[in-house]
Amino acid sequence: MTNKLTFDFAATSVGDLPTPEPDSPYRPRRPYRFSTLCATVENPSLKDQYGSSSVPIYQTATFKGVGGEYDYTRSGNPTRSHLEHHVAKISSAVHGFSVSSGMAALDTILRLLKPGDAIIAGDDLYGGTNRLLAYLRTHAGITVHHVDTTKPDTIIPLLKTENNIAMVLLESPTNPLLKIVDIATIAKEVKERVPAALIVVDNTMMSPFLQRPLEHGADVVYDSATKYLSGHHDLMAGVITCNRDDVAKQIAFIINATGNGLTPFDSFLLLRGTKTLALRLNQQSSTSMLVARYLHSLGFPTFYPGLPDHPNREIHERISNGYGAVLSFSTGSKDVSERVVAATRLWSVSVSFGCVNSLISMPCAMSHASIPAATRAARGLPEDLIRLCVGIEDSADLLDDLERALIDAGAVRRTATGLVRVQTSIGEAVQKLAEKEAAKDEIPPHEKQWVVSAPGKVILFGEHAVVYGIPALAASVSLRCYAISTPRTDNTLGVHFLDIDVGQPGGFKHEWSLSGLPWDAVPSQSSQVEGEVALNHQLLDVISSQVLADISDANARQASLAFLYLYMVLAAHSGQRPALTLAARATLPVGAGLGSSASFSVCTSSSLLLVFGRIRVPSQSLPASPSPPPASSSSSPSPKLSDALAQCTNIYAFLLEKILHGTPSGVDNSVAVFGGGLQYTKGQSGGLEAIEGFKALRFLLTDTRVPRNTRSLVAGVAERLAKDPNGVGQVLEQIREVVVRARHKLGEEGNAATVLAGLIDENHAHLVDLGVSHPSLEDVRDVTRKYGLATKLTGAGGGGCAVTLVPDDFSESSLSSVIATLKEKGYVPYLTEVGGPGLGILIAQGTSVLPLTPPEPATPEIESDGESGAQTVTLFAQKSKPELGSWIGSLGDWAYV
Ligand SMILES: Nc1ncnc2c1ncn2[C@@H]1O[C@H](COP(=O)(O)OP(=O)(O)OP(=O)(O)O)[C@@H](O)[C@H]1O
Ligand SMILES: C[C@@](O)(CCO)CC(=O)[O-]
Repeated sequence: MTNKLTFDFAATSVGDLPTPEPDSPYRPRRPYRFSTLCATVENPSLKDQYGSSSVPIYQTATFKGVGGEYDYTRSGNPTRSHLEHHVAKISSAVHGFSVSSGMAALDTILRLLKPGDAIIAGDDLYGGTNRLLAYLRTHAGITVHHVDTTKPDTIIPLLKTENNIAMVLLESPTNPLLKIVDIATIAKEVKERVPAALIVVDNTMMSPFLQRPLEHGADVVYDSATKYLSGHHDLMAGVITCNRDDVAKQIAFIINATGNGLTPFDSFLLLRGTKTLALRLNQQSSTSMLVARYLHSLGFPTFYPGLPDHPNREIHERISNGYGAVLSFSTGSKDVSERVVAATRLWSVSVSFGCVNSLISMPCAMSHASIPAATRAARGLPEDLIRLCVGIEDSADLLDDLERALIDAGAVRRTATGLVRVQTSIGEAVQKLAEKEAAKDEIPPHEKQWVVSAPGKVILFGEHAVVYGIPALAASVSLRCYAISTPRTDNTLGVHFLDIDVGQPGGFKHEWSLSGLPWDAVPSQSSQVEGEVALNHQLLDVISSQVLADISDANARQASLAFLYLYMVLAAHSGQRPALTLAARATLPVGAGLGSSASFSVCTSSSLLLVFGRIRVPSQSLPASPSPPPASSSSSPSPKLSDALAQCTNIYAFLLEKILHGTPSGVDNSVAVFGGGLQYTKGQSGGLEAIEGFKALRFLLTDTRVPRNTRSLVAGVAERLAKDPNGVGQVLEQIREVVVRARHKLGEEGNAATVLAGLIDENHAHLVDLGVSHPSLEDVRDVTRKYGLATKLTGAGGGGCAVTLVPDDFSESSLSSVIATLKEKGYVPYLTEVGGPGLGILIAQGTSVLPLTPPEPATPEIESDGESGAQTVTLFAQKSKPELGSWIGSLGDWAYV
């Protein structure tokens, strides 16, 4: 069968197709401009027999005869041919194709690949693109590397290390964050290194009117023509354009073979829509600029390439002719954003964009919902982001409607001097500052010293049951883990775990040469966030057997494994292997049921995410804030870290908890990140709920000092459940009831202590039934019961810690005598405050707190380029436990989640 879909344009120059011959050498005609080309549908090789001024619809499946121009509409149809010729003309292309949707266009293009090929794609992609790429990865043996395509430098290392890059998939501006990708530079760099790789561009956001990537080095361009090309949201279509004859031939083959060519009627509608493309998009773009300026002036972080401070704006201006009609902004709160979207009337709530009517949406809940929440968070897509797709309505009406919605939703309020944005989150302001600082800060994050901290936790109700989906009630405690990561220059990774006793002073220290680590065992998929957050057991085994074989202490081994695993995965993603030492130290007892593993996991993951630039905080001083005492404080006035940063850290901390714990529920790491009091339900979206009631209560924690292991205690319960599903299932349900009643009580005003005490006893009895108590814990219960106090085990049990509720009216003298009795018996009681801050990051180191002369020379094992960095690490190791928290708090300005 002959290919009817490809045109032979050799005889005619595309650009001046409808331009009449110059009538005189002295009055030459210039090629027509874009809107003229758009409005003029001419195809000299397909003249209509009746001279119809509108292209007719050839609504037929077959054509009579043999050897004619057309035989079967799947292979070619005159209405479609007219459309394809027209699209090619306005796209500076030799070949044009039209298919049944934008995704069908991408699918057609991706079929050019073979199993074993790899694609480099962006990390801020349309959800549907992401979904199709994920499908090909699992079903077609295609490797996908998601990188930040706004930085051409992230692509080069992959071109060097991977020998199978067959396609680079770009989109500019990206959707929905409107990030700018330098298509021209990337195309040039890729072509120089891997000439066979195809540069493919999704041009939907711009349309050929505003951007023609074939003019900038792209090989294949596609558009979801459902958007601007058609303009009316009354059809689905995709178009593909290219200049290479070999590629065009394959595309024509695929379209014919799969039968996804556009129907005659839709081809007619699309051709009709295309005629007004320039007119519509001109109007839409100019209103978009007004809307973007309006939102920006109110102080909302607004993403639109037309705004003066939009990153890479000059690149956009080099490769395109306008800024388009999609913009996004964030209110700082998901709730507020939801209210804004619900309150608009002229802006319709709808997915998609590009039609004559204005649309509003929340990408995380709509167009990008198919991207897992974890991936969205890791890619920095704010859950509160609102996307606006501007139509052709009167701009004053659109602004008026938006303003009303912002006021109704509480995002702005009227004052005597005009509208003022209501600050929903100072975290967002800090994040904005961070981004600005990071952009102008010439010290890369891996060359900086990072100091972080995270709290331990007490589970008041629901431990163990929480692993099976039952809610647990937990709160942060004032005991914390602290970590300092210090850059070094000797191609070595070091750890210094000061609390892990391996029989030598100063805890456990170890170093590994970076070049000696088993890099071959890191799968290339780990350069994708999905790959990173799924635990790779093979990599764990290789690290354990090849790198950690000489470490016999189990605690040291597990902690080192967690650290090395995350380091290697993040290094694989970034293509960098920065040398550093991580020092960790806690005021928490390790392995006693107070979430030491989770606070260590949060400290380790946040340190490494900071080093690799995956999370960012302001690097210079922020507005002065009194340093919050990190050892305790429930009302810290310090700046807040953003929700996106917290979520991203929590995802990776959970991964490390899996390494340390086996099958954690996620409650411990969530408390360590978010702090405060929480109700946590595993695996549920929205399974994290803040509880205020905790803060009013006082607790006594008692470390029995009986060593135990969370991993084996959790495994023990799983075994019991497998053996006796009904009996153990019933106990779990009884725990659920206790949790529900306790949650109710914690939410109430007034004296809840008596009811809670009863529930504490009840919950402990159920934990005894699960087999996780210990004689030492029963002994602590006996001591406290004599004083009328209720106690239960907390955490995994089997020894470790007990928690005792101390009512407000409990006398100080009785409390002193309970504490004395417990101490006499060899236990370690801690009176703790609950509900303090979660993850903290030192954002600006002060100098005054560092002594002019360090008491000792810097420890040789912990190297640092900066002198003060080495001093900090030395003092970190030397401070006594009681002074550690306040000393570290005084190092400078801290920001907390
Ligand atoms: N300060 C620390 N430094 C290094 N590693 C630590 C530190 N704290 C905890 N860990 C790691 O966490 C492990 C202890 O985890 P485990 O889950 O048994 O105790 P826990 O978290 O205190 O108890 P629970 O999970 O019941 O609250 C240690 O073996 C060690 O690998
Ligand atoms: C025993 C357990 O419920 C609490 C450990 O602190 C395990 C978990 O939830 O991960």
